[in-house]
Amino acid sequence: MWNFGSRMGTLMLVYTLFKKFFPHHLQLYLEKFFRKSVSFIYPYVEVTFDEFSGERFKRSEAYLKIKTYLSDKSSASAKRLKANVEKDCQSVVLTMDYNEEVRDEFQGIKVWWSAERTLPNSQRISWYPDDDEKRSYKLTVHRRHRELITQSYISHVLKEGKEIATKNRQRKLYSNNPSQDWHGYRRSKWSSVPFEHPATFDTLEMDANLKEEIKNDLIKFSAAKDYYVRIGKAWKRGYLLYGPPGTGKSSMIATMVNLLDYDVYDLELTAVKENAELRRLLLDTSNKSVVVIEDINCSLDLTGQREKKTKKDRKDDDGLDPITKTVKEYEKKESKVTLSGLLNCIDGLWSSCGGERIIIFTTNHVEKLDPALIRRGRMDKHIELSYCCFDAFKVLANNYLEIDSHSLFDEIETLFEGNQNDSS
Ligand SMILES: Nc1ncnc2c1ncn2[C@@H]1O[C@H](COP(=O)(O)OP(=O)(O)OP(=O)(O)O)[C@@H](O)[C@H]1O
Ligand SMILES: [Mg+2]
Repeated sequence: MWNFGSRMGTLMLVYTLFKKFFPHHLQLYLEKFFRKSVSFIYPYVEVTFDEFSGERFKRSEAYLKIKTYLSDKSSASAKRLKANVEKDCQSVVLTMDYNEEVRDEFQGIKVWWSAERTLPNSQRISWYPDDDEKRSYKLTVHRRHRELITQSYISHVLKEGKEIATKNRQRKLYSNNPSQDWHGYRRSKWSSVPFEHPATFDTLEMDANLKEEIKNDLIKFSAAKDYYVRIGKAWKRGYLLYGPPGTGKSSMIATMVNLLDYDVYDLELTAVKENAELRRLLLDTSNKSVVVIEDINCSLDLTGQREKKTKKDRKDDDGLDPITKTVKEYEKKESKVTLSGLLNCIDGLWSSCGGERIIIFTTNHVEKLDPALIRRGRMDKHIELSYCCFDAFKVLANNYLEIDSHSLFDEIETLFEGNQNDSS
């Protein structure tokens, strides 16, 4: 026993000396040699799927699909599991814990999956240690099956993962967090709640032809992947909903979302500090989603006034001492998202990352918007929602009060007619 301990101690000492005194290139050479010898004896191939791709810009879709696939497999075989309660506490999703291994079989071949995490080497103390770790799934398989695994098994896992995710999916409503919170737990840029708005095209009252047109447009869009590929355009569609307050713009969004069964991202532009942040937020949205910017004319000064205002402010601040100036500047830290930044995110090169997205703007004052923002092609469909007519009123009365007729209906009809004559 003592003999073993002393040998280990000597080995550690040799290793430390080796690290300290051997030239770096010699170390690299020896490490390479070591790895080669191990791979000669070790007959397995390992494939790693990282959680984040592209400098942490975007969470990898493959990682999420593998996670879903494995949660299905691991609930039966893994011993240490993590539980996630979903769908209004109705279902529990189990995922394998770190360093836990799950075995799977594909066409008679055995493969092993493990969930891994790597903590950074740095010595700094982090408030959010979970944010710094890198997560991944590792697939291990005998090297004689390498071809079959890379060609068929991985696509099988991704396909199954997608199907399971679609089956268990609960639609969500996301809202953007201010950027100072992005460094918090898992750097989430969006917070979400289950989306359960009951609006449908049956409960929304509007011109029947227009309703049908919008419905068909949405259905056509969601099935038009090949069309968008063929014409070389990003799979996106823009809607502009405009009209006086309370005329059903938000209800229309909920109706569209319910029809398509997409997630909703309610983007509060005033909380976005600059164009780069906006880009990162939009990159962090999932496919099959609707990005909504409500009251776009109030969210941002997109009419070119910003520059003038800033110049005036700068003039006012010139006479102040440096400390007051810094405090004032910090307090004033308003959104610097520009019109061109917004346009670039909607249909610039960045917009082609991901697909099947709908962007909806709403406004009460369409005339105040910059024409570049709402030109056809960018906002493909402009829909005006206006005050209702008597027929629409009857449908609403039926929806809300469940009545087909009432003694006051005649009087109300006269009032509606009078109102229409006044406005024409
Ligand atoms: N066309 C409509 N059909 C059915 N309900 C409607 C319609 N228009 C408005 N409503 C009802 O009126 C209320 C206000 O509608 P909503 O919030 O959608 O209006 P809005 O246009 O988004 O208003 P704002 O411009 O103030 O945001 C909702 O409760 C909605 O159900
Ligand atoms: Mg609204």
